[in-house]
Amino acid sequence: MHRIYGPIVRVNPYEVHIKDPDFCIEHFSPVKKLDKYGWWYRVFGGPWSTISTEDHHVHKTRRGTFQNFLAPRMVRGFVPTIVEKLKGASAIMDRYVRTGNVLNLSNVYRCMAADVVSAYVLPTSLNLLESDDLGEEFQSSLRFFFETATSMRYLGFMEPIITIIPSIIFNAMLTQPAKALIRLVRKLEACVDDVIQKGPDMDKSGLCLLERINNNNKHEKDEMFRERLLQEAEQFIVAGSETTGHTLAVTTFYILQDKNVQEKLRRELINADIVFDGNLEITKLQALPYLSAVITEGLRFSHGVGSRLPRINRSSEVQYKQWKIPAGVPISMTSRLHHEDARLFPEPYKFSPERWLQADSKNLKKYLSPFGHGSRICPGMHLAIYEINIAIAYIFTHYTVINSNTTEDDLVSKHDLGAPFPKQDSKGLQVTLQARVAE
Ligand code: HEM
Repeated sequence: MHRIYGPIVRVNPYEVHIKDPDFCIEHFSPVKKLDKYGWWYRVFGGPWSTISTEDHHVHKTRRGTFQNFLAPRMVRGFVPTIVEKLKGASAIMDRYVRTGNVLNLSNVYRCMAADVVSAYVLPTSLNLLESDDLGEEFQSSLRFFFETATSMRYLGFMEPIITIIPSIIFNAMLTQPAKALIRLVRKLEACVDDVIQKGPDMDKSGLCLLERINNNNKHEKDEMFRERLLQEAEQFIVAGSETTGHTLAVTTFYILQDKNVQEKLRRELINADIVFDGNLEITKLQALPYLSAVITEGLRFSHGVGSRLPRINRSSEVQYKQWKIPAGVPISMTSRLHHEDARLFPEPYKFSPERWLQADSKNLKKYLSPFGHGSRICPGMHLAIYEINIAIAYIFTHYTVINSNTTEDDLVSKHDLGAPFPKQDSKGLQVTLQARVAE
């Protein structure tokens, strides 16, 4: 639509979409007090979750109950757990090295991401890497969640009808992924009840994120607090697993597509001689220029959230070029359109870590927004970035990874369900593995 109508398009009767990277940086800046657009967001987490909170001020209070816990200094203390989860993934990969069978690496990545985020957020991790089906059930439930949420945005009028369906009929209508989603919610409910039963704890060491919210909550000590904790748990598990798992799969795929990229990365990793144990220094890993460039390019390619992100300025009209947009009108932008803009990123569909090693790449970075913008920017970004760094570095240090007939079509977004999902029958990133012999 932007190609035909220009940088500003009215995408429905209520909302305008702007494709202009510089305007978006300014408009979505952290100092702006913008609300989220309720119609768009309410399907994703329920009104008590931070992600679906519309009002800027309520959002700030809710986010304040966990924001510090996700700061780099706190997440650094969690690196040994990330390494431990990675070692769990590595044990699975070693089995495939021995048998020579084809492995769905996308599944391993998603399980690892879910295990990491759940270990951070819940009193006990989901431990999907230990499941017999390698998280297949969990993944089908997540896709079901995203599909249903996206449909309900347009079919919200059916909600009252659904609630009056007798439970015997309703249960008979449930598909396997729907049942799996219900089982996941039951698990999260049990975690929330544990946290509430334990009560606030003065000894903060070793607390998970839900326990931190329980400790810090001064505002919502009412009967809805359990609901809030549950909705926060749901949003974190959903927001932290598919995004990180998908980014890892996409990044690995493009590394495998280019021998030159693979070789440069491998050389850098061998020379750095990283030891992957509980003492791993994440800053040492992040200081590796080529690894860093590869991951930045992977983030550009994977568009963690593929959809538009609408915000509302309720207090004043917004001037965009010659257009005056009245206060209260949702204005949205889509990071993906900026990431694929050839004026910013020449040859945008070429995976080129080198673009992040140029002299002016600092300036380019401001146009990269896989984690969103402003006061609603992803709070889990440091956890995600650490995990991606550790996993990519580990895998390309320890294994020779061979693509087994995976094509771009198996990974690129075909269904924009909030998170970008590939075609329905995608088999994910299929690889065979060989143990790397030390050089
Ligand atoms: C590569 C991985 C990830 C990507 C690309 C990503 C991307 C994003 C984006 C774009 C948003 C903003 C959505 C909006 O404006 O509506 C967001 C929000 C959020 N993300 Fe992430 N995310 C990632 C990983 C994580 C992880 C690991 C966690 C959990 C620790 C997490 C938790 C959240 C939460 C709770 C929000 C809502 C924040 C709020 O509304 O204040 N994300 N994420």
